[in-house]
Amino acid sequence: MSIHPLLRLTPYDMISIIRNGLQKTSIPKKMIIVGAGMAGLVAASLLKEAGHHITILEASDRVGGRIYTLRSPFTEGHYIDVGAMRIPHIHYLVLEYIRKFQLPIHPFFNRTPNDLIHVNGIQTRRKTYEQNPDILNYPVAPREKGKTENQLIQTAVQPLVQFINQNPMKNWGVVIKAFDKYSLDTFFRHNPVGARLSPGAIEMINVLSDTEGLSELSFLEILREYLILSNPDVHFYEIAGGNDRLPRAFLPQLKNEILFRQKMKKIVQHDNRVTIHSVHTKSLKPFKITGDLAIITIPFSVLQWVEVEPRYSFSHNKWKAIRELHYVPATKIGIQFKNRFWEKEGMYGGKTITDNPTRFTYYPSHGFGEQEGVVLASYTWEDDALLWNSLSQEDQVHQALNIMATYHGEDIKRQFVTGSAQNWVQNPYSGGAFAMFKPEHEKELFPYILAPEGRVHFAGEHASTSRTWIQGAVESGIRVACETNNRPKFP
Ligand SMILES: Cc1cc2nc3c(=O)[nH]c(=O)nc-3n(C[C@H](O)[C@H](O)[C@H](O)COP(=O)(O)OP(=O)(O)OC[C@H]3O[C@@H](n4cnc5c(N)ncnc54)[C@H](O)[C@@H]3O)c2cc1C
Ligand SMILES: O=C(O)C(=O)Cc1ccccc1
Repeated sequence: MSIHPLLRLTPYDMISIIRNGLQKTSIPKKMIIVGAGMAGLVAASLLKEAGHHITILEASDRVGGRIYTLRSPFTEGHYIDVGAMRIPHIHYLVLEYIRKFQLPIHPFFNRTPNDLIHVNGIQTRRKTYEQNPDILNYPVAPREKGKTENQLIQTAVQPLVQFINQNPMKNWGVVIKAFDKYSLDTFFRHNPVGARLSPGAIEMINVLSDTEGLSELSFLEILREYLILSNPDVHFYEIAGGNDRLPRAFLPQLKNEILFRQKMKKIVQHDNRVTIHSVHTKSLKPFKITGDLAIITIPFSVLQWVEVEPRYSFSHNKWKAIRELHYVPATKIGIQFKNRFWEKEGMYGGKTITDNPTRFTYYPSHGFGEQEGVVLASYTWEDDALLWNSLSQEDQVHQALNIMATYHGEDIKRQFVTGSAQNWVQNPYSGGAFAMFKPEHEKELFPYILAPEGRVHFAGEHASTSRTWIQGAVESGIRVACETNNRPKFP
């Protein structure tokens, strides 16, 4: 559990806030929350319960944002989570809300011994590969032979992980200071604490861990992800019936506070008040609402379209953070099949890893033994995701089907029912999938991402210590609710 020096709330504080709510406010305020994703919903829920008057402006016609369970064009009962699909068992804040709303969960099988690996023209199963990693023919150095991608990662990061685990509260800050300047690639090549990896080993790790597109990003950012996705001790869940049941669970409490299809266009700070100007996305009718405080939870990528008056009411460093924060492109392609041929190959959940453009294919962790099923045919990041933008929706689905047929056989094409592609860089309300830091961003951007500006506060996965995860959105919603609950109305 990485405890960040800027996050003043302990995990125990945040669990208690979810369970018991905030202290009833002595200074009730009118608050405007922009964005009905998990960060906005958590903040609104806590602040309404604490006695404030809340209005949520949401540009789309649904709650959840980047938790997006796609049910169309699939047949009745079938769906795919084209946004958040897996919840690590260590994401205690998300699981606490799932518990609070009594939502049913089951395991999300992120990896199984039967996972297919299809790289360098070689096809094998993970269990075979782990017995003899050299069968994949990566040009690793002699000292790296016989090691899996995870073992190679361990040789590089183990000294660091041990140091952090000795005293997470204190040592994570030390590691940030010392390693913020490294990208994933420069760390692996010039590692000052652990094994320096050969280009062949770096290629093997990147292809098998799906980080080939992320290697110029901050090493620390990817280390956080490795400690989750490449950690055999971490298991995952999904919500039965679709992960959007989590944001929808807030509706009974908040349905009267949410104004849907209201797209924020301008923030105006004036004489101890703040006004949000929006436009209805269907009628194009302008709307505005004034309050004591505003909480902006939309991604900084799309916040760049929003006017701020007066401009200087945001600091230079806030503007820099809004411009420079990187949003990772991601593409997910779902395909429904008439029969679950992958289960006949012994694949229940889990994935196929390939160096073909589909990269990672995930098989459903629900509906085992049923007739039909929806496969996440492709999940890609960065350049690997942008490549799919060069194709039409229909071609993306059929290209992904063709690639799946190279490792499952041509017959699967006869099993095709329908499919859909979600290119998050084309989403007008996210402008990418999630925020990930580049080298030096912990130091140069993070404090300014979090900092309030006048009467405007900020939340969202980008404004958290668990970026790229629902956990980060929830953490930021709790933090901003604490920041604003007893903030004086004036000055
Ligand atoms: C492809 C993908 C895969 C992911 N996989 C996982 C995973 O497996 N597990 C996991 O835990 N997390 C995953 N995540 C991350 C997780 O979904 C996010 O971290 C989290 O949902 C973000 O919540 P948020 O409230 O910060 O932002 P959002 O959910 O983006 O909410 C912001 C809201 O603001 C609205 N909005 C935007 N602009 C405006 C405007 N101008 N005016 C009004 N409203 C506006 C949007 O419509 C949206 O509803 C994934 C995300 C993506 C995209
Ligand atoms: O689980 C996912 O797919 C996420 O979105 C989190 C993430 C993002 C980028 C790298 C690793 C994990």
